[in-house]
Amino acid sequence: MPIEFAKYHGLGNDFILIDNRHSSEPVITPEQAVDLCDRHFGIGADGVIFALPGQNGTDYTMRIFNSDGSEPEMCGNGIRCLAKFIADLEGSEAKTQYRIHTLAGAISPELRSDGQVKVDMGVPRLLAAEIPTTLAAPDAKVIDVPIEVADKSWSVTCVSMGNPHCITFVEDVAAVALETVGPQFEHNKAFPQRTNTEFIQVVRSDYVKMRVWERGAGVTLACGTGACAAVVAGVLVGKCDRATAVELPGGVLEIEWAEVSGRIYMTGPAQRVFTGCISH
Ligand SMILES: N[C@@H](CCC[C@H](N)C(=O)O)C(=O)O
Repeated sequence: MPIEFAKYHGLGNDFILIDNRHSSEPVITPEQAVDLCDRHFGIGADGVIFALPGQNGTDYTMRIFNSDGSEPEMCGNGIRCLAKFIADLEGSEAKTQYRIHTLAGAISPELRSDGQVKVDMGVPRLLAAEIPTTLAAPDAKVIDVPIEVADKSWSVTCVSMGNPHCITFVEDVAAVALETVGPQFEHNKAFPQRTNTEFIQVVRSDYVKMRVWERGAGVTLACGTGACAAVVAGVLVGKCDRATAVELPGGVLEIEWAEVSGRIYMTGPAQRVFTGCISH
């Protein structure tokens, strides 16, 4: 059966979106997702995202396979793309706000009139057991903790946005050998479920530059959950304001960590690139 898809991106973090509303199981296997994400032999993407029927009173369910076929709990740029994809599918019936079930809980994207998508990303989790990481006792936070990776000592802060993030602050983000260091963080034994790693250069307390090595996808042009985690880490170590702009290779995300509710809000773009049909 041919499968229709649409390609979207959020700041260059690109995804193949599939209308899976008729079934609660993805119509593509993780192995097929690896082939579709291949940039030479496939469509090319950082992941495949499925719009499935809602669960627990939500409008829809989002599932995603990384380009290596693994399944992450959440994807920040992906959920902005999913919100636009759903609105495009629904046409005149489209809402401006959706509640989406994910493996990280219910997440609420809002389609704003200026074209940006603002997402209530929920409350970050900080305990070592929640990341998960062995860098501290299970019920302790991991803030500015040393770790040896690639023959170097790094000071890291760990944050879960549903998916695991390890954040380190550097002098010059352009100088980080991402392709070498990134995989060594991802597969370090301190992270039993592997990790995404964000390298952050503080330009001002309300503006940082970030490069990312993503679990299951490698170097990407942007990572929404990573940008949220980076601002949380920046606040925890006293380097960032609660409202901070994060400049990624693909563009800028506005992040706010609300003081009273503890919730994180991410605002950024999502764009359709093209549509197509997969026929095996
Ligand atoms: N790019 C995403 C994160 C996708 C999932 C990640 N690779 C993981 O395995 O946790 C984002 O924008 O958040």
